[in-house]
Amino acid sequence: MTPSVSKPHRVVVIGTGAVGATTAYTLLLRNRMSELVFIDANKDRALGEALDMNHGLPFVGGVKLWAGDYSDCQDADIIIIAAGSNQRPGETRIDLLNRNAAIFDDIIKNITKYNNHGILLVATNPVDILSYVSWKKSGWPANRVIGSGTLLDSARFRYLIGKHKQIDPRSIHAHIIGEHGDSELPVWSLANVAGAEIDFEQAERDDIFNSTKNAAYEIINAKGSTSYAIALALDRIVAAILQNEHAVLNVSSLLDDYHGISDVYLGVPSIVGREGIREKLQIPLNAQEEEMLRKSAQKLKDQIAQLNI
Ligand SMILES: NC(=O)C1=CN([C@@H]2O[C@H](COP(=O)(O)OP(=O)(O)OC[C@H]3O[C@@H](n4cnc5c(N)ncnc54)[C@H](O)[C@@H]3O)[C@@H](O)[C@H]2O)C=CC1
Ligand SMILES: CC(=O)C(=O)O
Repeated sequence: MTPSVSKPHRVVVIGTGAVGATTAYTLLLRNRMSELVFIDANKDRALGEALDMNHGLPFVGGVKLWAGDYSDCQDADIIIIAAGSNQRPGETRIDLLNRNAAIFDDIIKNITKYNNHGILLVATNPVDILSYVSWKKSGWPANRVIGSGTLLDSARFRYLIGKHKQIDPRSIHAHIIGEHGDSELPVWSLANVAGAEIDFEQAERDDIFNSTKNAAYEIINAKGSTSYAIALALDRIVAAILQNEHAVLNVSSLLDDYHGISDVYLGVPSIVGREGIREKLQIPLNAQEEEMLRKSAQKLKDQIAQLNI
């Protein structure tokens, strides 16, 4: 499906490395916006990606696309942040925290100099903590500061369940919630196909969840970075916002008494539309899932407490 753009929309991508450039290309192919701007600390990189994609416009059309600067954030509906270091083999996402938090100070200051009405969509890892940092530093309402959260993890989970059951992953309803990282959790109690519980031995469940949780490590060991699935996940969030879908997506947002958890960003099922996050769905969790979610939140809160924000 390639929905057409009904009114001008500008998307800015900050950080045009593997994730940013692949996301931009996905947005372009899906005709999500009328203007697409690239910003990168490495200006040549942003310029090269913009030129390369511009040369494809005769095949897709409909988009004005350029390498710009922060003043181009002025008219942006959505600003995607994919700038910063990615994991080297063996590193966790949390290992990136100090390196990436350091660049967010400038990035958020530069954005808010020109824009105070748009939506910030954060992908840089550790994504939940950097979304919290972006919210704090921007001063924007939390509904307009969103992290990609566990949308990607949930997609991996659905893919793996579908593969085991030989069912199209789009027909699998299953959620990974919590940190986008090692403390995330599978909500097996709600996983279903057409309303029917998915029947698995415990060993199969463990195998599927471990493969989900470790997917990024496996891909990074094999090819150095992940990009295609996160680009599709970010594209999905952009579509939900620009088309005011009010779709339920497992993005990361500020929790306020979610199963008793507050003041931390975590991935949970959320209704996403033109206003950003409309609300979070308080899905029922069993005692074990609730305990895992609390531990995931505490892990991130401990990290946030060490940041000077
Ligand atoms: N949220 C998610 O599910 C996922 C998040 N990621 C994260 O996305 C981030 C980017 O990953 P890759 O694209 O693979 O890295 P990359 O190294 O390919 O690209 C990063 C880009 O950021 C730019 N950059 C660095 N500092 C900057 C600054 N201050 N301002 C503007 N641009 C700056 C670099 O010049 C580079 O072009 C990483 O933190 C990675 O862990 C990656 C995959 C999935
Ligand atoms: C790198 C990363 O966060 C992912 O692919 O899940």
